[in-house]
Amino acid sequence: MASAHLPSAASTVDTDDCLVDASTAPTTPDGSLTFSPVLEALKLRDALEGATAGRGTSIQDTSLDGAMYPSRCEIRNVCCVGAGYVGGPTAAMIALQNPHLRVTVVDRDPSRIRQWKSKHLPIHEPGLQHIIRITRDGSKALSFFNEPARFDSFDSVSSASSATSECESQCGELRDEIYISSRSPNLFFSTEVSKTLSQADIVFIAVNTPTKKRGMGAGRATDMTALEAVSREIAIHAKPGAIIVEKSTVPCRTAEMIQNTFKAHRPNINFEILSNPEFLAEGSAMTDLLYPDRVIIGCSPTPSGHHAAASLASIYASWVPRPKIITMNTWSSELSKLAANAMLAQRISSINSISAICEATGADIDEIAQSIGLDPRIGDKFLKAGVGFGGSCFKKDILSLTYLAEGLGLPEVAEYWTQVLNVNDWQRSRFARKVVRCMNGTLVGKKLSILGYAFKKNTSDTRESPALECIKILLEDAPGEIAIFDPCCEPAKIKEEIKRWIGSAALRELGGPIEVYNDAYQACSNSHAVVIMTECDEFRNYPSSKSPKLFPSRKTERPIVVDPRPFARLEPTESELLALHGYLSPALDIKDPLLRFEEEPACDDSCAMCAEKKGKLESVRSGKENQNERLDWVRIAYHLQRPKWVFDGRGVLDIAEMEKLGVRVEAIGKVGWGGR
Ligand SMILES: NC(=O)C1=CN([C@@H]2O[C@H](COP(=O)(O)OP(=O)(O)OC[C@H]3O[C@@H](n4cnc5c(N)ncnc54)[C@H](O)[C@@H]3O)[C@@H](O)[C@H]2O)C=CC1
Ligand SMILES: O=C(O)[C@H]1O[C@H](OP(=O)(O)OP(=O)(O)OC[C@H]2O[C@@H](n3ccc(=O)[nH]c3=O)[C@H](O)[C@@H]2O)[C@H](O)[C@@H](O)[C@@H]1O
Repeated sequence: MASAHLPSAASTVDTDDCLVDASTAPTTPDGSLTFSPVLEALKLRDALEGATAGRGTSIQDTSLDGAMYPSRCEIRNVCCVGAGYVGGPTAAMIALQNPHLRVTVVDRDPSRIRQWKSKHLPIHEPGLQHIIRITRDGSKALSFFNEPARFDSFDSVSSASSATSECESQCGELRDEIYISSRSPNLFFSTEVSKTLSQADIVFIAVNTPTKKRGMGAGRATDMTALEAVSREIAIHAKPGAIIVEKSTVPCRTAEMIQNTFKAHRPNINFEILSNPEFLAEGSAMTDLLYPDRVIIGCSPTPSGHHAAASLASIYASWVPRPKIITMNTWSSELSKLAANAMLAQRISSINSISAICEATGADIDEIAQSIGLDPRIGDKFLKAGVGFGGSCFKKDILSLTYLAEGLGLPEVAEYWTQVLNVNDWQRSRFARKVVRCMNGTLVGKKLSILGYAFKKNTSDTRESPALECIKILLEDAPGEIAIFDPCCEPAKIKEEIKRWIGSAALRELGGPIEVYNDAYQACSNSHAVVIMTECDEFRNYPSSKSPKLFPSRKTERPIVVDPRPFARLEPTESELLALHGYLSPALDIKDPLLRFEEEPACDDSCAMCAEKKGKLESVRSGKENQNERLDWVRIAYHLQRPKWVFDGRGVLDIAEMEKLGVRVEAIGKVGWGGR
């Protein structure tokens, strides 16, 4: 076995990690709409009434007990349908942690599959590239000593080998050496949907489930077009006994719809449908997958349902502690996903509603959040006031919940959750209107700079971006220029979005006011007001936890900084190797400190992404662009028009520091500059 010892800090610095991959466009299907959540909701009510009357399926406690339901070992081939933000990262984590499984991600979108197979992944998630390279490309064997590195000298890592031989020869002391064997690729991407389905022992459905755009329930019900189409395809092609897993977020009782589809196509074969909702958040997807708070598995309360759940649990048990893998009835599992997102969004609307009171009274929203967050019954997460939540899921999942509630004859429930969305919209327009008001009620001839276009930091996803909605409101006042900059989004992608949602005429190249920059200083130069729309660490003007490069955690938002060696066993798990990588990579500023990577797939000379990356690298080298670095607010403030305005929609600025630069700051949940 070839052995690769750890390199020294002086090894080549690969800056690729700092570069942003292009994101994928939203994939809301526009096809026919065949699923009626109203009817399904009514059926659900009937079924539940039936259950209480003793006619329906009884709901049992299905807690998973390894002894009762021993893990099945037959699973070899895994198929994941949908190569998006959920399907790609989830499949990659499953493949990493289960080298014995062959995991294939299929998608009907050939360009997305092409990107997954290339070195330009379609989504930007910290840590994703690393895992894809090991699982998709295979990895080399390596060996290293099971000793923590000294903090004062990163050389100790690379000199382990020579130090050891010296030590071994001088004191005869033997050191523990760890050998990691090479891995063959076990993650594949393909457009051959039916063929892959026919070979799979377990199929994850991770297609998009957006809000319906037309027809019955338009603007509220879940559009089941993609999910229904995939269910049909699986029903036709799946091998007998294959386990079907709903990964997508779906209305409660969807598993029944899938089961009915199977019954129509394969009436004589039993297929188990499991619900296994995903709780990852974008920007921290890999950490969330690596250390999930819980894995929920919903199954039917039958022996074969439990058996299927045990099989799925055994895949997760490769890296998730058993107590975190919880089984329940299918409907609870489906509904718990909608409920979780609704509760999270509700917290944001709650704190945002209080922020308006703060602005009017002189109370400070950050102090309030700190104060109430100390109550363990409330907790301190998800209490950051701002311009409101964006993203592809909170809004559509609450709409889905309200639609479900209404269909069940529960208008008060629907109204309660609708209010969470109303407050969110109100907060955003309240902020945009304040910008206009502070600019004396007129934007004519003025330049406004928007910092942050994605729906949150560390992602290039722009779905339901609060920035877009804010820009629409500002445009009504005919500004001279709206200059946009986002550290994670490609300008071309933002322009596409503007064309799609506002119209091409709004772009500067066609005579409109909107221009997108790849440099924050150019975007802010000569501006009348800077408007911060995402909580990017780059925009902060005070020290906070350093922006994590790899595996930021939902709990601590800090990179893993502790050397996990010595490992308890000389066969570390992939999670332990990830922890070692997470420690070494930022410390040494090397992308592959363990020397595991095989060659990446090559692109041809005409690859536009390579050209773009090369251009970026050159600008980084020439100092024109410093990705992931804090903005120099002194420089920005110097070049602002007077009076110098900054509107902080995400609470990332220390206002007193900004005021020292002669800037007037308006922030969410703080008293305005005139009142300070
Ligand atoms: N984005 C997120 O952070 C999270 C999303 N979810 C849920 O996961 C599901 C997927 O979401 P995303 O990954 O964000 O969506 P996405 O839009 O990024 O990816 C969905 C993929 O499914 C593919 N697809 C659609 N119909 C298909 C078909 N008939 N055959 C093959 N492929 C097909 C699309 O081409 C697309 O690549 C949704 O239900 C969402 O609510 C759950 C947790 C987190
Ligand atoms: O179902 C989903 O799609 C996912 O939705 C959210 O994840 P995500 O939308 O990726 O991102 P969040 O971190 O939840 O942020 C959502 C929005 O709320 C905003 N936010 C978040 C937290 C906060 O305190 N304040 C606040 O305004 C963010 O800026 C962002 O616009 C949930 O956090 C995930 O658990 C869930 O799996």
